[in-house]
Amino acid sequence: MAKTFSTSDPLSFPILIGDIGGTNARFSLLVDAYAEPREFPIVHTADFPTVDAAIQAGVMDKTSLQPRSAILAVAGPIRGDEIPLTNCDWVIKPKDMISALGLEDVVIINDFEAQALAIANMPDEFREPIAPRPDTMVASRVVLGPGTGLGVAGLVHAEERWIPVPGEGGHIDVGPRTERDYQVFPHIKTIEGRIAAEQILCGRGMVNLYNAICAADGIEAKPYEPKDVSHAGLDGSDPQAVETLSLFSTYLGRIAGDMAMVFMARGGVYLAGGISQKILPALKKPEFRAAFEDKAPHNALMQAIPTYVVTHPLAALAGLATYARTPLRFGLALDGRRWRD
Ligand SMILES: Nc1ncnc2c1ncn2[C@@H]1O[C@H](COP(=O)(O)OP(=O)(O)OP(=O)(O)O)[C@@H](O)[C@H]1O
Repeated sequence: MAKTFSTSDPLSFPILIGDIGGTNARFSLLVDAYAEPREFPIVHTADFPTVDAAIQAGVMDKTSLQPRSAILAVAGPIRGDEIPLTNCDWVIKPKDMISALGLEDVVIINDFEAQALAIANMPDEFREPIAPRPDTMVASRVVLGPGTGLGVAGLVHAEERWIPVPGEGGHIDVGPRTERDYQVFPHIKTIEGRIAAEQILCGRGMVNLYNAICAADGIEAKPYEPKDVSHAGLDGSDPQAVETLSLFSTYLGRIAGDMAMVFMARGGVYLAGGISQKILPALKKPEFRAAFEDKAPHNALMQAIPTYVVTHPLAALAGLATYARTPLRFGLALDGRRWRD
């Protein structure tokens, strides 16, 4: 099993940084605490049998620098010495990685924890405000990311440190509220009888929502992929797709508001994931923010909370780099998630 180490025991440079998703893996190398990370081309996970092979070909063969440690963010639960990935055949085995790649130290964290690390310090150029609000408060934050699934994490600010709180917030129940919701919700595909947020607020969920709207209107749904729904919704060519983006924005706003209340996220709510950037014009319409603020008796509290879409192309890597450079700014529990030679 992985031994217990604390955050106060920093990783040694050079540090290999990786964000490993179901489809793509992105890597960079941090030479020291001051240099900008050196980025490497995106690797398609399907092109390599193992993560070690991908790192060897995608990073090690392209540099003469030998990393001493690695911090990787992965989609999936981190338990034990073998970490299977969601939506990908790779199984990460940190002990094997240490011997195969000549590393001394490997840390594995959750992908949304990395997104949470990223929003601790997101420059204006990498975040697009939705309904701008003054951003003067150093306070807890939340990140939600509709992509292949719906990732959610809090970033609690306590004792002058940032503490990422990953969880399964994408699986909370959602229910109908307006008259239109009551028409559409009976047609939304359930999971074991439940409408979890991820049944609506992700790529597959966007298609579920579109299909439900078509069923409610008594028309045949087109065989859309998620991107087809958002394209037809944004260009206005399909009325049901237009409504899909409107309701998607409303439901995302409701859940973002709920998460902001849970974490008392006066420091802001950030929308990450592949979809938020792609539907930015829809999120800037009134629905998202109206639903976000519509939280009686706390409307005034909600109105003051800034909301952003993260536009950084490699936000998780940026978050990992920030942590690797300045670990003492963060309270990241590494028990069972750090392995050493
Ligand atoms: N223009 C679009 N509109 C809506 N959904 C889209 C669009 N383009 C891609 N998607 C959907 O977004 C999801 C992929 O999301 P994302 O890019 O965040 O991937 P991911 O979960 O981070 O995985 P990975 O890290 O492996 O790329 C898929 O369900 C895809 O169908």
